Amino acid sequence: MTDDVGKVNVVSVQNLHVNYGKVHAVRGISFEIPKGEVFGFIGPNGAGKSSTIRVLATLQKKFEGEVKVNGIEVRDDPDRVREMIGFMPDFFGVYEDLSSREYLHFFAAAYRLPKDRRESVVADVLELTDLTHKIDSPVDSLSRGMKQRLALARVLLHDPDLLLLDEPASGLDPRARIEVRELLKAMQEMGKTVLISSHILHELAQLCTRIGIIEAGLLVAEGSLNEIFQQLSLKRVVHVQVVNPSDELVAEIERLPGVESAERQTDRIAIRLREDELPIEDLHSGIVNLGGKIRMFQAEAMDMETAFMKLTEGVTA
Ligand SMILES: Nc1ncnc2c1ncn2[C@@H]1O[C@H](COP(=O)(O)OP(=O)(O)OP(=O)(O)O)[C@@H](O)[C@H]1O
Repeated sequence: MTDDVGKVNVVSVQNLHVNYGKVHAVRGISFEIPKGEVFGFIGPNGAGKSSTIRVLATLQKKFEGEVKVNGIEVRDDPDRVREMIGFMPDFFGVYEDLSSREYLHFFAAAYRLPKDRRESVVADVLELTDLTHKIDSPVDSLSRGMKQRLALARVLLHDPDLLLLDEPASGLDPRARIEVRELLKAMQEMGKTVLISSHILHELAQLCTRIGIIEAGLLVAEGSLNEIFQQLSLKRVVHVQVVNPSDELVAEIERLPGVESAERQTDRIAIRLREDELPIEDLHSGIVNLGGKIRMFQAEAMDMETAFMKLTEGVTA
């Protein structure tokens, strides 16, 4: 139940398959989420994200493989698993005429929270999601971003260890997305473990500690963002300024294994690097070993959209 650095795995999925008749929606995926991590589950529409999340949420009864939450088999004890998870589906539903207060009280009762605690728990989760001022507003009058926050407030009512959030940021405007991002940061600080899905990579990139990319029911890459870029052998451009650069030095840098090109520009050398062959830090020491006195060394940000395009074109699948 623990990973190699001794952290407890809150989620463990081994060789999961989900079939709907002839549709083989999930085709044998495995991953683990250690406690306190925010795991981004990314893939295009129809890739199998919701199916996987529904299994973890104990809602999908027919599946093959081993799926555990806090070490408990979802199949064996769905009731106990349900107590440990907060599931936010990718649709909100319609709650005509209910106010935020009534909506949360309804779910607090469904979670069987003791009656005398409900008032204060509802107040807490509304404060956490910054909706205290909307306590008496009808749910249907809230903006989309507020509805998402209310849905998050709902899944926090019973203080679960694991949050399963299916596309919480889809359809939100940029400001509302930032709010969701801030909220998730707060969840992480509270020690929650989070699985969050999206079909947009950059929506999750800054937020997640680990990422799994799913396509056509298969996990095509998994790890930290850096590890994924290495797995994809994407090229990274590193800008370097050295004192008195000579053509000879530039040519020698270009000959380093893992360097695809080194181009002299007005005030710098732009180096295209295959990171899986030559990690950035080794490029640095490589240049020092060649006698270069480095004044500035800056790697360009990861080109995430390229990564996602590459994956969803099926190149690595
Ligand atoms: N109840 C169902 N019956 C039949 N096929 C289904 C059912 N639910 C999902 N599927 C199919 O299984 C595949 C995976 O769907 P799933 O919803 O898991 O993907 P997803 O990655 O969550 O996509 P989205 O972002 O569109 O929700 C799709 O081809 C979908 O049409």
